[in-house]
Amino acid sequence: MSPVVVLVGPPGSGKSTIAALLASRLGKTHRDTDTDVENEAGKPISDIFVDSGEAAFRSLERAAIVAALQDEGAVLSLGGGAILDADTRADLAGHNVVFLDVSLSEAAKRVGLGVARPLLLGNVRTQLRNLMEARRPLYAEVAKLTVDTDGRAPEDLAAEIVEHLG
Ligand SMILES: Nc1ncnc2c1ncn2[C@@H]1O[C@H](COP(=O)(O)OP(=O)(O)OP(=O)(O)O)[C@@H](O)[C@H]1O
Ligand SMILES: O=C(O)C1=C[C@@H](O)[C@@H](O)[C@H](O)C1
Ligand SMILES: [Mg+2]
Repeated sequence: MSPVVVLVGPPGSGKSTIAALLASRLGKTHRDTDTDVENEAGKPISDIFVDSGEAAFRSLERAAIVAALQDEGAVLSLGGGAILDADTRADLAGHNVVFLDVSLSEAAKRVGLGVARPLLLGNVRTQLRNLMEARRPLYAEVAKLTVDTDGRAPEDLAAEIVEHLG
């Protein structure tokens, strides 16, 4: 009926990393909607953006989220922009959502340079800053718990979230 926990946050906040650790600690499966979209499309997210554009990606992402929110017992990590969709925000209301927060400087260090995150191409730091400023209220709106990840090891963060889940 419902994932055990759903992780949201900006690129580089550690959603995929922490979700994998949580799944292994809790003996659950890890599901990541970015991976689901890539499997459905048969290509990496960067290629979906280049071939079909962001709107096409968002539509695949929305479908992946609707399916994943039915996945009982999974630990679910969402793409960084999942919360831009008002229907997704409404759907998340009944779920155990954790916002992994991170500062601009630490997120920029973690994501580095590369084509895997198409929305950050160009000036990574500027793109990331704009995106984080615009989205912070939306992450906070859907979250039951906010965890600051700066300077903290993934294992330590996973332990705190397990404690919160009781
Ligand atoms: N708490 C942490 N401390 C240091 N490095 C971290 C931490 N969490 C994640 N990382 C590193 O930051 C990078 C990004 O992590 P990850 O891919 O899990 O982020 P994400 O939130 O899933 O990003 P995206 O939205 O792009 O999918 C990885 O190299 C990961 O090893
Ligand atoms: O922040 C975003 O909008 C994105 C983050 C990634 O997880 C991917 O979902 C995609 O690259 C878009
Ligand atoms: Mg991820």
